[in-house]
Amino acid sequence: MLQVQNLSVTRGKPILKEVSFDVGKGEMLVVLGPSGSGKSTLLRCLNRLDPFDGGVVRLHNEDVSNSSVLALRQRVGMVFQTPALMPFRVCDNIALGPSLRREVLDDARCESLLHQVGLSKAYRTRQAETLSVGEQQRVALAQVLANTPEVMLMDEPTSALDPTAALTIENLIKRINRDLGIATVWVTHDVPQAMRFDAPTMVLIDGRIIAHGNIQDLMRDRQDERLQRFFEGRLQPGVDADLQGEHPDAR
Ligand SMILES: Nc1ncnc2c1ncn2[C@@H]1O[C@H](COP(=O)(O)OP(=O)(O)OP(=O)(O)O)[C@@H](O)[C@H]1O
Repeated sequence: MLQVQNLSVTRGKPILKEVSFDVGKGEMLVVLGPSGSGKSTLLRCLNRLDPFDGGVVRLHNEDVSNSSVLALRQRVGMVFQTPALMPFRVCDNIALGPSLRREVLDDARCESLLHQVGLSKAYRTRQAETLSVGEQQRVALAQVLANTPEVMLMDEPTSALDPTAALTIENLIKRINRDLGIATVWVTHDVPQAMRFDAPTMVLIDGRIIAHGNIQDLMRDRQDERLQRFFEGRLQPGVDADLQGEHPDAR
């Protein structure tokens, strides 16, 4: 469904280097990497929030560069590290996407979306700014689901939440991914979280995929020194790339 081939991004220096992967319908891919490794940039390229310099992103074999940004963002939704809701009622926030297509989101559909993200219908008329961050993140997810997306991009959506709220969102995403068959790319720097997903995992370090597979297998792989240092919390991004002669500035 989502195919990424040789995606490269340069912002004065290389940020992403020939990143390639596929995510099928209903599949989940975890992108794991340290801070600054290019995870957010990667996600932002997938729905054209950021431009890329090389490579191609295809959705159902169509080059996303050829589709309108509005249509693409309906099909490829994104949830960010911190929810960015408007100071409106919850229902008005959830209705924003459909309203861009001149569609009306009725109360029943809004309540059904709230139910999908584990919020009661009483939340429909709450002011978004009065919600907890965890509740706001659920509303942000309902906002994405209101567009009936084919792909969900999750950019560390639990990083602003306490451990209990984070686990709740993780479980919610697992259920939505499974029940609605929405292809999901979940970005994280958190190894235990990646392990909890038990999904195919791609490790991104200094803009390059250095490993892709089952996380338990990757953790057992003693061949790649940078991978081991990352799993042991000893990796220094940039510095380690320099040592490998791979740092962008060393090229
Ligand atoms: N517009 C830009 N101009 C210059 N450098 C940029 C730009 N956007 C991102 N970068 C750099 O690209 C690298 C990757 O950034 P990115 O935000 O994608 O990493 P990340 O893995 O998501 O990090 P974090 O987990 O800390 O959010 C960083 O070194 C960042 O400073």
